[in-house]
Order: sequence, then C-alpha cells, then structure tokens
Amino acid sequence: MMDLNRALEMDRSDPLAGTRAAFALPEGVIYLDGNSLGALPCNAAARVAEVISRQWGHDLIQSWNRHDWISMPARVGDRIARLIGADAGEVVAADSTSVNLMKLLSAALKLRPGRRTILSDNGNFPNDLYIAQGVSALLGEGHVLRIVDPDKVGDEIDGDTAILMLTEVDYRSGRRHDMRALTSRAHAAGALVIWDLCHSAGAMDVDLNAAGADMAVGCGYKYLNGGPGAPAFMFVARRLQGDLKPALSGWMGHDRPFDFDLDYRPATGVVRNLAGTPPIIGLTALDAALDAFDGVDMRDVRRKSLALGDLFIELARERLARHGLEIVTPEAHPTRGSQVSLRHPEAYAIVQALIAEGVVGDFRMPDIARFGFAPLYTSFADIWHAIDRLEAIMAAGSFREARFRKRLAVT
Ligand SMILES: Cc1ncc(COP(=O)(O)O)c(C=O)c1O
Ligand SMILES: Nc1c(O)cccc1C(=O)C[C@H](N)C(=O)O
Repeated sequence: MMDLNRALEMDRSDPLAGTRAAFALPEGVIYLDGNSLGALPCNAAARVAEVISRQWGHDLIQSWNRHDWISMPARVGDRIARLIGADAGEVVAADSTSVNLMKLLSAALKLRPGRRTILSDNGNFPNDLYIAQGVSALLGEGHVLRIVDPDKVGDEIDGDTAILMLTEVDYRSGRRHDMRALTSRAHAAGALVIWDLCHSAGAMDVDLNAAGADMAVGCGYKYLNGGPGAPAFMFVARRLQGDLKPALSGWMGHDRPFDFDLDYRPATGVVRNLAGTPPIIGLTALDAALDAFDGVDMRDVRRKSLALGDLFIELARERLARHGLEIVTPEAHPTRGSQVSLRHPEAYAIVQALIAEGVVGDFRMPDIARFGFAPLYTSFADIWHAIDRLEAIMAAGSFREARFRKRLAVT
C-alpha cells in the first residue's frame, strides 16, 4: 500500500513547492476546490487596501491617469495572455465569463452569415448553453444551438456550423477536449471556435495560438485566484480583432472615449470588446493574484497537475473502489484536466462529511464528488490525507448521518 512518505517525498522534489507560500490557506484545511473558488493570495489584501486608501481615497479621480487605472484591463489581460499561449494585445480582463461569451458569440455569428448552427456539447457548463440560447433569441436570425455528446463533437461539425462553442475541460467529469484537433476540424469546415477556459487557465499549459484558436473566454476566480466574482478575460486572435464588431458597443471600447463623439467607432485591437468602466478594485486583486505565476513555467504547472491527479487516481483505486466510489475522470493525460471526479449515489452527503473533516471538495449533480488540484498550492500530501479521510468516512459510514444530507443553497 502506498504510504504518506511517498507523497512527502514527491513534495520535496516538487519544483513548484515554493509557490504555496504565496497563498493564505486556513490552518488544518485541505482545499481541493480551487476549481470553484481559488485560494486567497497573501498579497491581495494589502494591494487592494493600497488602491482603496491611497489611490481612491487620496488621489481620487486623478488615479485613472496617475495610476493608469484606465489601462488595467489590457495590462492584466497581457499577464493572463502568457498563461494561455496568447500574445500581448490579444487578451483583456473584463466583466464575467458569461458577459464575455455573450459579446464574442454575438459578434462571431455575424462573421458567418448564412450559417445557422452553434455547436456545443452536453458536458458544457450549462451557463454557456443558456448564453447561446439568449444570443440566438436576441439576434432573431434563426440560429439553433445543437448540443451533442462530447465525443461526437468533431463529427458533427458541418457546413452549417457557424460557431463551435466548447469548454476545454468539463466542469463535472474533468474530461478535456483536444483543442488543436477540434479547432482545425472547425476551420476546415469554415466555422469559428470559441473556447471556454474556466477550468484550464492557471491549471495547465493552454496554448491558444499554437492550436490556431479564434476566441476564448475564462474566469478570474478559479485557478487564477482573483477572488469571488473576479473580472473574467477574453481572447481574440489578432487576425480576427478588426473583423469583430462588438454588439455591446460601450464607450470603453470606443476608439476615443473621451472625445465624446455621438457615434460609436470601435478601438483597434482586443480592447474594442470592453464596454463599461473597469472594476479597479477587482482587477487589483486579480493582478495581485497573478504575481504567484511570475517566473512559473506553465509546463511545470501541467506536469504537477497530472502528477497530483495520477496520485489521486492510484490511491482512489487502492482505497476507495471497494467502497463503491467510481472514478469518472478519463485517465489518459491528454484527455484530462486538473481535477478528478468520483461517482457515488450518496456523493452529496459524502462531500459534506468530508468537509466536516477539513477536506474541501464539492458536489455536482447528480452524483459527482469533485476534487480540483491547483498546482500552485495543492501538495501531494494534501492528496494523500484527502483520500485517507475519505476512506475513513466510507468505512465508518458517517456520511449517512442526517446532518450531511441537508442541501445548501450554493454548492
Ligand atoms: C465552464 C464555465 N463557464 C462559465 C462559468 C460561469 O462564469 P461566470 O459566472 O463568471 O459568468 C463557469 C463557472 O461559474 C464555468 O465553470
Ligand atoms: N461561480 C460560482 C459561484 O458564483 C458560486 C458557486 C460556484 C461557482 C462556480 O464557479 C461553479 C463552477 N463554475 C463549477 O465548475 O461548477
């Protein structure tokens, strides 16, 4: 049986072991839910306090120039760009993932007139499908959202596909799409692709430009650790930037916002997709969080993420399978994100019982216990202890207690 010493040895030889110190993790908690809300970076509170008290409190309106608040969406975007294989000037930080998806999808559909299909899969985060439904209704041009099985997506792309809209890593199973292959199949059929990187950015070496990607969105609050409701980001490949005409044609995306012209004229570059005033306090927390990635090679992040997952899978097989917990995440490295999900009919109560024991994972309908690995702060020992406590809960049957069955409003 694999013992704790091996996990501790893996931590000792982990090139990313040092980045954990950049996060303020609560004592005694094993946090495996960074794929829902990333941990608090140690520097965030002081940076936000500085912006509030000195910049906002003292310098007031002048801060837009003096502290260059106005270019924060682009500056933070450039820092995210390095993490997702984009070039400077291809990413901006703004709004939420949902709003950014709405902006990109509505503009992208206009680039494929005559084509009616938005193609997606039933493993996508439902929110994205809702956005596509809303955009289709808004445009009123007869677009249809086709939702197919994830492994059928490539074969379902055809001459009517306007946009292929996919989330790279499935929020529930952790299955990962082949971005490069699907992008080139879509291009061969004349379609454009929008990738949702919510469960990829910050957890792996996404390489948008190497994959020939067109557009992407993602959130700032999961593996990028920007805090609850952090600004999200969007990517538009440079070759498409001039063609995309923002439907949400706000002044922050105007070529000369402070000329106060009566007519909208989009800015050059990805910033044309900005709409309203940037949320400086939220951007500051996200900017601070990105410091933890400075000097970090995303290939090391991916290597560690896979090693954490391998360890989890090995231990789950050894110690949990006999308790009826089934691994649903694909095991082959290229087909897996940075989480491992287990299926059990009592998954909800099991996750609650585990949280009571200091191990935070989460539950996803209908029967999935989900464990996310944030390579900057998750240790191999965390994985060992998580499985150890989970096995104890299963062996004792403590998850059957009534208190663990009470459903919470937000899970
Ligand atoms: C894949 C995916 N897309 C979109 C969202 C929603 O993003 P937001 O709430 O930032 O709009 C989430 C999670 O909340 C997600 O997991
Ligand atoms: N965005 C969230 C929220 O506002 C509350 C609770 C959870 C979330 C999440 O991010 C859920 C997440 N996208 C998921 O993968 O399930």
